[in-house]
Amino acid sequence: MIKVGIVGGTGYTGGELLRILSTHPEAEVVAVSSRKDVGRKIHEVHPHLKGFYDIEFVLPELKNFDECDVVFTAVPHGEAMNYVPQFLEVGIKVIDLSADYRLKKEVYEEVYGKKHDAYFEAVYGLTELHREEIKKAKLVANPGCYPTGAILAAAPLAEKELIERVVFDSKSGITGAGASPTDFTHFPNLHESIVPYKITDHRHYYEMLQELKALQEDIRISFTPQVFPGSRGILTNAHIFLRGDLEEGEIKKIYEKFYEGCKFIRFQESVKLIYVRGSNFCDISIHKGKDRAVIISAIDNLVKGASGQAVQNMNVMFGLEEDEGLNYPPLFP
Ligand SMILES: NC(=O)C1=CN([C@@H]2O[C@H](COP(=O)(O)OP(=O)(O)OC[C@H]3O[C@@H](n4cnc5c(N)ncnc54)[C@H](OP(=O)(O)O)[C@@H]3O)[C@@H](O)[C@H]2O)C=CC1
Ligand SMILES: CC(=O)N[C@@H](CCC(=O)OP(=O)(O)O)C(=O)O
Repeated sequence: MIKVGIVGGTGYTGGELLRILSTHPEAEVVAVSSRKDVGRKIHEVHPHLKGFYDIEFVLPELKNFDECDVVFTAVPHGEAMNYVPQFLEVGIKVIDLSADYRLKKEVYEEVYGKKHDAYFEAVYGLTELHREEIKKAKLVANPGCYPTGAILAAAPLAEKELIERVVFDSKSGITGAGASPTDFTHFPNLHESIVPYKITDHRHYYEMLQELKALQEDIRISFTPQVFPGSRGILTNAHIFLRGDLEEGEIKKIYEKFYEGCKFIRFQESVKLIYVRGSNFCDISIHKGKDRAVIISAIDNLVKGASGQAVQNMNVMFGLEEDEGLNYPPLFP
């Protein structure tokens, strides 16, 4: 049994880790932290998990996690780096769900305009692209939700260096913004609307660029995020302006080959968020028009875009089947 700890267990991704791990045959959650809910039982914060856990939230202190084999850090950006090094230093593997370790040090410092004093080299945890490195990793930087859907939509064509330019137009459910309410997430501000934000400069741009440049050095990308008034899901339309003239059938073959054996990539004629809800799948549909290819990806931001992919990475790190504890169909409708 893998002994698991979660720092930040009261948030959306922490709750989703608890939900997924509650039925994982090879993992046992032994420590979960909260500062404001310390001493409360898991189900007092997450009533949907009543009957699945009998432990209480503990403070995020190393001594409370010392029996863990792996710790998931599911805390805000800039906070994870206060915890990650102490676990690594005592030999506990870490899967960090925040953005603190996703970018290379120099890129991080340029993007955030500050030094990263707690830097450790991490493997970028997009499992389909980095499976072999993840097997040996001590620290996995779990990808952001938008980059997961976007990179998966463009990687096969990037690897063949066939992309002139790609424009990612993405729409996210509001759980992507975390559990604390804000003006942005307030019901009347979002209801019956779709809201673009950080239209030309979202921090996820740099994550997408770093990963796609590793496949195609001269790739050019653009990204615009939007939120819709639903709770889960990210739909990404990747408008890909191609080098050369490719038929739709040829593009499909490239994708099928690239993702051969990948249990969580499914090709569909057309994708809908409702077909991946609650699951670790990334559904992809492929369309070729006169001027461009449009590759559409759909994920559940809390599962493949966060906690499900984190568990997928844990499975790979510990030599388990990649879909252990994740092999269930989406919730429909
Ligand atoms: N929501 C999503 O779709 C996705 C989120 N992520 C990333 O995952 C991380 C967690 O996100 P999410 O679950 O949405 O966030 P939430 O805001 O919902 O939850 C944050 C959690 O962290 C704890 N926490 C907050 N500050 C600290 C601190 N300084 N030290 C220790 N614990 C702290 C909170 O509990 P308490 O204050 O009681 O300690 C809470 O349990 C973020 O970095 C986010 O960017 C990644 C992919 C997708
Ligand atoms: C809707 C919404 O607000 N989304 C978040 C992204 C959440 C996410 O997964 O990304 P990180 O892990 O990098 O935080 C945002 O735009 O900042």
